Parts: sequence; C-alpha cells; structure tokens
Amino acid sequence: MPEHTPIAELTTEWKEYFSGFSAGTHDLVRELAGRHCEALATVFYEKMLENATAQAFLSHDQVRERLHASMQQWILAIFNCQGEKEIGEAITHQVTIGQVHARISVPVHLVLRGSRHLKDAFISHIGASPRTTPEEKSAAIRLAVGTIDLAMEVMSHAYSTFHDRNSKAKEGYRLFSLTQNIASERERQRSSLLDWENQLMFGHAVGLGEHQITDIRASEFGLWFSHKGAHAFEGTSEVNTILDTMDRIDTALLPALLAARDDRDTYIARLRELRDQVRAVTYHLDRLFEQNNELESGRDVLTRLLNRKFLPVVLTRQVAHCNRHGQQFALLAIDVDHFKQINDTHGHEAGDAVLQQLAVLLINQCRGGDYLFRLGGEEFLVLMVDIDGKSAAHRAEELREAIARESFSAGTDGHLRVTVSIGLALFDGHPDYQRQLSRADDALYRAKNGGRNQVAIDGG
Ligand SMILES: Nc1nc2c(ncn2[C@@H]2O[C@H](COP(=O)(O)OP(=O)(O)OP(=O)(O)O)[C@@H](O)[C@H]2O)c(=O)[nH]1
Repeated sequence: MPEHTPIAELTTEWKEYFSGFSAGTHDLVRELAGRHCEALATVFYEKMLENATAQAFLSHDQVRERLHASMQQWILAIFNCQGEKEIGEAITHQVTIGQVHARISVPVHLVLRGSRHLKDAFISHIGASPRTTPEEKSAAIRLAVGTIDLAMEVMSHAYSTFHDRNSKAKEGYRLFSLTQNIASERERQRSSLLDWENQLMFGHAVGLGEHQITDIRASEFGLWFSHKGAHAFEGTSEVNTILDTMDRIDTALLPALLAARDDRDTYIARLRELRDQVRAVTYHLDRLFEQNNELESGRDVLTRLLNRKFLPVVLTRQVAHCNRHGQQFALLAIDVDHFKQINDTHGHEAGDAVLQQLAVLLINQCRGGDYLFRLGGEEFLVLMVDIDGKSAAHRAEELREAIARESFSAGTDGHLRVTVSIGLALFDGHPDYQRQLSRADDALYRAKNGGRNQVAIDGG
C-alpha cells in the first residue's frame, strides 16, 4: 500500500468504524452473515456472471469451484474480525485480493457490481430479520454496508497501486524491448527472416512437401515477432502490417506456391510475390527499429537478461495470449546448485563470471520468442512460449544437460563445472500467473531436495 494509507492507519479507521456500533448490532450482522453467507455468495457471482465481460475471468473451472467457497469465507471474515490484530489481518487479506484481481485484470467495476448486489441482498436479510426493531435494523444496515464498502475500498486501492506499477513497467518494458541490444537485435531478426526465406527456397528446390516447410509464423522470426516484437512496438501501424503480411504468406502465398510447382511461369510469379512480401516485412521491421530511440532500461546489469520488474507485464500478456489462442507456455525456475560454494572457493568475481556465462548459455539454448529473466542472485526464470508439456520437459532436460556439460571459466582458477536444479510448470489455463510461478518454485524445491542437478515437473 502507498505511504498515505498504511495498514496501521486503515486498521485504526476500521476499528473506529466498528466501535460506533453496539455489541447487539455486531451480533445481529454476524449472525445473519453466518446464516446467509452461502446465498449471499451465490448472489454475488450470479450477478457478476450476468455481465459478459465477467465470464472471461470466471470461466475457468478452478476459479468457479474455489470462488464460491472463498466468497463465503470472505463474508464471514469481514464481519467476524474484532480486535486490532484480526482487523489488520482482514485488511491484509483485502490487499491480497485486490492484487490478485489486478494480476488477472478483473475490471474494478465488475467487483463493485457484485458488491452492490451483495449489499442489496444483505439489506433484504436484515429487513426480514424477525424480532428486530426498526432502529436495530437501520444500525445493522449501516454496519453491513459500511463494512463491505471498507473492504472494497482497501481492495480497490491495492488494485490500482498494482495496476499503476504494472503500467509503468509496461512502458518500461516497451522501452527495454526496443533497446535490447537494438543494433544486434535488428540484425539478428533480419537474418532469421532471411534464413527462413532461404530454407523455404531450398525446401522448394529439393521438392519438400507441405508439411516439411515451416510457416513464417512458426519460424524463429515469426515467434520472436508475435511474442516480443509486436508487444515492444505496440500501437504502431507497422505491427499489424507485419502480422497481416505473415498471415497472408502462410495462408495464401505458401499454398499457392506449392500448387504452382508444375507450371513454371506461375511458379516464378508466385515466388516473386512471396519475395516481395518478405521484403515488405523486412522494410516494416527496419522502420520499427528506426522509429525508436536507443534507450536503455530495465536490464539486469550483470547478465543483461530481463529483471524481475517485467515479470507481471510479460506473464499477464502471455496468459491472455494463451487463453485467447488455446496455447500453452512453460515456466522453468532455474537455480544454480551450491552457488555459495563457488563464491567461497573461487571468489565473488568468479561467481559473477559464472552467472554471465550461464546467461549466455541460456540465451543460446532458448528460442527467439522465449523470455529469460534473472530473478536475483543465482535464480533464473525461463518462459518457453507456445510449447506442450512433453516438449517443455524435453527442453528443460536438454538445458540442464547443456549446463552440466559446459566448462565454466573461473578466472585465474581455471575452469569449473556447474549444475542447476530446474522446476517446470505448464500453463493450466488459470488466469492468475502467480499460481504457475508458485508451482514452478515448488517443483524447483523438489528438484533441490531430490539431490540437485535435475528437473522436477509440477504434477509429475
Ligand atoms: N557472485 C555472486 N554471488 C551472488 C550474487 N547474488 C547472490 N549471490 C550469492 O549466491 C549465494 C546463494 O547461496 P544459497 O542461497 O545458499 O544457495 P546455494 O549455495 O546455491 O545452494 P542451493 O541453492 O541450495 O543449491 C549466496 O552466497 C549469495 O551471496 C551475485 O550477483 N554474484
């Protein structure tokens, strides 16, 4: 929470609010909350689900199953907290909920909509409560409504704080992406596009069939552009032009080229057309790079990988992308084994050199569309885009082996061997990326406990 609304301040406010009501009013509200919490939770979600936008966030089975139960808990908890400690815990809980909503991008107005209906339903229950005087009912209504509003206020605050931070990081990420070794990135992507074209020409020359030729979208360049380039240059017209051109190449030009194989003139015409379209992609790509300044920000100083700050931006985007396109992605939590010993034996500088060499190795082992983070110390995270469980497990194992095989330079101390433990978790459709991160961390913990230098797979 920001400085001007620290938890202590809110706790005092909440406590003062509660103290304005008699014990009898608290008892009545608590009793009604306990008796009707199931029906109240149902109202909350039914009303939210009436809204089409909400269905995008509440469609996941896990979410639906859990939410009803946690909503009931939530209702009980906000009315049951009494002492300073309990109120403080309730506030911390609202902060967490607000952050989860921000992570999965639930619009605030939807939560407020649910809350409005919840209050309405609660008021009806108070109104129908027998043997209660109008004054008691009125006080109970004020307490119930005020408590729900207080909880919503804390939640919305946490939501917007997280959101603002995320927006700033988004902006930063855009700058970062643009400046990620800008000159070399541009050359790298140009040459991977050229490679694809050459391979295509070669494939055609030797008569490869449709299934042996890689689509441009699935090529190294295509993956990089769809997952990184398009985001980095978001908002520019060239992005859509490139995406549309790639689609046109895959869906129209490649099949047309294949179909024209036996007719020399048409074949040459199609080849020209294809070459022109690839040129167009190169041209727009150059423009994108040129339009942007060479600013540097957000890179981990030692390894030049992405730093932790960009995790929310990248993961939120990846989750939305995968849910939209029915794809999967894998998270690999990687931690160097016994790194402290390396520092202790060979010195901190040698330790730094190992981390740098490891980062280079990770870059070389991963595809252009994958994301590499240094989370801190000797902890890394790899996000493998567009991949299924089997391939991810295979690639994680390859990565582990490549690291174990590598001879790491320890400065004047010669060379040394380094191993890593890896925890792998596959995207399961849940909108909150934090859960996948935790699953990868848990798997990493198992890999460490299992003896290190191994890959542990979540759920495996
Ligand atoms: N050289 C160097 N060392 C670092 C850096 N960041 C963290 N470390 C050190 O990394 C070590 C991490 O040690 P631990 O967390 O105990 O883990 P470990 O020795 O790798 O053991 P396991 O993870 O259990 O296999 C600590 O000694 C940190 O001081 C860095 O940027 N450079």
